[in-house]
Amino acid sequence: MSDIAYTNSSPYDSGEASSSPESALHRPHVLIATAVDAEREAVLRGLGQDGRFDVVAVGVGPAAAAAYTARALARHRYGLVISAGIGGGFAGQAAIGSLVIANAIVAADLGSETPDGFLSVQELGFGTDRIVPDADLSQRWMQALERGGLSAYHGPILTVSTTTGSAESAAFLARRIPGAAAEGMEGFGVATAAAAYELPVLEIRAISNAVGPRDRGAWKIKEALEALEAASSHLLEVLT
Ligand SMILES: O=C(O)c1cccc(C(=O)CC[C@H]2O[C@@H](n3cnc4c(=O)[nH]cnc43)[C@H](O)[C@@H]2O)c1
Repeated sequence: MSDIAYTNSSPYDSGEASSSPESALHRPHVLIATAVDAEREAVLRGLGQDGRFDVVAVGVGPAAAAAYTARALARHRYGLVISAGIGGGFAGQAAIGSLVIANAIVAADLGSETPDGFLSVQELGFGTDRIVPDADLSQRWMQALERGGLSAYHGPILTVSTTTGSAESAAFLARRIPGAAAEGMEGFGVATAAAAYELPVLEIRAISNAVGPRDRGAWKIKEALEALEAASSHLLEVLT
């Protein structure tokens, strides 16, 4: 993980972070959190020169993502937070090279295994296992991607601490979370930090591999990063 790196200086540099839930359109500074630098660079290539976006590599996994997103949110005022990166696609939902925009950001492995099966943190009574992204902005991004001829799906994106590595685990997740479209490792952490600041959140995954038996050599990272770059180039249409 790189340290936080900004594309520009924020007009709110000298201000304190705010927790007031203003509209992203009235206060359009946007924080985009990727896991690693290669994803950050793809997003920056897509955005071009636009001073409204800060793009930060926050590390791999939900804990690092939550901590470093919260650190960025404490330093500047933002109107919108986006979790962006490559991810796994569920069979029959999202093909390699396509894009998924979340309609739910789900902490898929946060809970307890029991002799009778998995209980989510929600079922255990300890909080929520899902955060709902901003529906209007998600829809506008979907429409912009479709106008741009990109293959995009709107569905639940799962956050896991351990990447799914077998057909059985993939099938179990797909059964437990109907419509599960993609899997990543940061979305719920980024979204939890955004929620702490009462900010709207979005998540996008560019599909590099199928969720299932691990075959790292087969990951199409270049194609996924190109799709992430293309998706990022349509963000300006979403905010205006
Ligand atoms: O090796 C590279 O060049 C490279 C470039 C960009 C990204 C990577 C990563 O390994 C990113 C790790 C990141 O990817 C997400 N991810 C991707 N596939 C899955 C999956 O099947 N299940 C869960 N997460 C996945 C995840 O968010 C990782 O943080 C390498």
